[in-house]
Amino acid sequence: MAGKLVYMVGPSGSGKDSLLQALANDLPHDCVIMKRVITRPENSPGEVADSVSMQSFEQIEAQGGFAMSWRANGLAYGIPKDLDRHLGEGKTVLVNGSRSYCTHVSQLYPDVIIVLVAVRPELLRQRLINRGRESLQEITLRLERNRCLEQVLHNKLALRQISFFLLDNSGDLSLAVEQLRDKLETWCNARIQSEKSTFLS
Ligand SMILES: Nc1ncnc2c1ncn2[C@@H]1O[C@H](COP(=O)(O)OP(=O)(O)OP(=O)(O)O)[C@@H](O)[C@H]1O
Ligand SMILES: O=P(O)(O)OC[C@H]1O[C@H](OP(=O)(O)O)[C@H](O)[C@@H]1O
Repeated sequence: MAGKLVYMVGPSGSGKDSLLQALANDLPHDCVIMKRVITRPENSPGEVADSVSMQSFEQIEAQGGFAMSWRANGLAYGIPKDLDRHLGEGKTVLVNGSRSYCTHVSQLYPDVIIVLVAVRPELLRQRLINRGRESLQEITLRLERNRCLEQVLHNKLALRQISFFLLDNSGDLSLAVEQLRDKLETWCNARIQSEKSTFLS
């Protein structure tokens, strides 16, 4: 039984982690959220992740401990191999991902659903400042990275015909959470239906 990978991407500050944290309190049946391994100092505000040194990260990576890993914003990010076990068990698995890694993910997991979290540009900077995790200089670099990646990503997704769902998080967080939850229910049900028809045919 094969599950479904839901790969969440969007500019830094668009709210991927907030959406996942809110969903975690009321997760649809058979859905799992992957905890990331990041070379970010422990106790950084925001996302609960496993903090490791770059040396440990590279060791885990070399030993094949990650289902996927990428570098961005001066950090390294890894998704543990458990991802594949969850998918094998038929779960719908949510991953907080990177736009620069989308094409690679769609090659590794052809059925992936990409959720593209968007937020009005004028809100992004303020949200990053309010979060208070990065310095102003780092925030400027993240916004710059966003400008460069945005168009490239849209073109890549269209060109490779990768299906994606655009989720606007410019308004109240609870509205976007509700939309994402509804979509997850739809994807889970569609998967169960298709499994039933395969079984019956
Ligand atoms: N709908 C919303 N309204 C107001 N503030 C929000 C909303 N969604 C998220 N935020 C706030 O915006 C900031 C950035 O959100 P978050 O850390 O979830 O973004 P992210 O996409 O995970 O960013 P990164 O990729 O850098 O980890 C946080 O301080 C969060 O509390
Ligand atoms: O800009 P792109 O490639 O989409 O994303 C790069 C990475 O940066 C962000 O992480 P964080 O803000 O360091 O937690 C994203 O979650 C992603 O993993």
